[in-house]
Amino acid sequence: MNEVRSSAPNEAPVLRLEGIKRAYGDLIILEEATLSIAAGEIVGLLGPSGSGKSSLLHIAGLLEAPTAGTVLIEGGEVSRLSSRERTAVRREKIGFVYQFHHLLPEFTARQNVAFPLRIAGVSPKAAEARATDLLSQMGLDHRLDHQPAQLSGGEKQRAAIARALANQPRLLLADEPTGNLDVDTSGRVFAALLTLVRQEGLAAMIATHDRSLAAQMDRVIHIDDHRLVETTVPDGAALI
Ligand SMILES: Nc1ncnc2c1ncn2[C@@H]1O[C@H](COP(=O)(O)OP(=O)(O)OP(=O)(O)O)[C@@H](O)[C@H]1O
Repeated sequence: MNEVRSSAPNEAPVLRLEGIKRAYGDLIILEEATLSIAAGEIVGLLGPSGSGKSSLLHIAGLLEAPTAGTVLIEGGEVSRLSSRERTAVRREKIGFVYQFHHLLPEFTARQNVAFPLRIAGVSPKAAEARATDLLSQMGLDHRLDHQPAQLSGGEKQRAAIARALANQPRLLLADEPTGNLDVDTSGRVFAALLTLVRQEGLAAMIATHDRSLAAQMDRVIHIDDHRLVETTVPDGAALI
């Protein structure tokens, strides 16, 4: 199956990938990757190490250009925009969470979350208020003025998730966001992430190696032999 459909076909999906190919020279990573994700849908992305999960997320997040194919965000084609225009779309509409938090060490948690808002021209007061709200929702109201070095691994990832959502993006892309955490912490941070993403009504694509996390998402897609294959996930059941 080459087409992985959105469950809300009447609306322009937040993210649409059409016929994406990614190759490095002769090495083909992704082929004929077609996928739609609607607002409010959380899609899990599974696949063995090296199968192309990060590549797909980077293409969807406009960090890398596909070798062929088209990327549409909210119905608008973005794959052929200039690099400056792509950066503008990314800042306005896309939040990214990585396995490593990438927080600025000299800033507090609140300043880190407020930072993308300040860059976007939001006033210091409004940026701080949004940062405080997001950090509270991520269970960090007691860590607002701590620097990353004073936070646990799970707290750092919570702050990184809050920062990714600061600009009210339409699309959240996450590359193994709890991959560096122990199982219990990972489960708790992941639950907080899903709650916030659902509350904000975002489209999300989250790469994970953890099938129990994948089972909590609305749809799960495998990268299998360079192509996308959708897998049905009954609650808590083992995937293929
Ligand atoms: N710049 C590059 N040049 C050549 N090959 C690359 C480059 N970047 C990635 N690759 C290759 O592309 C393939 C897919 O990499 P990618 O990081 O997307 O996989 P992944 O599924 O995210 O893996 P993991 O689960 O280990 O993070 C790998 O074989 C990798 O070696």
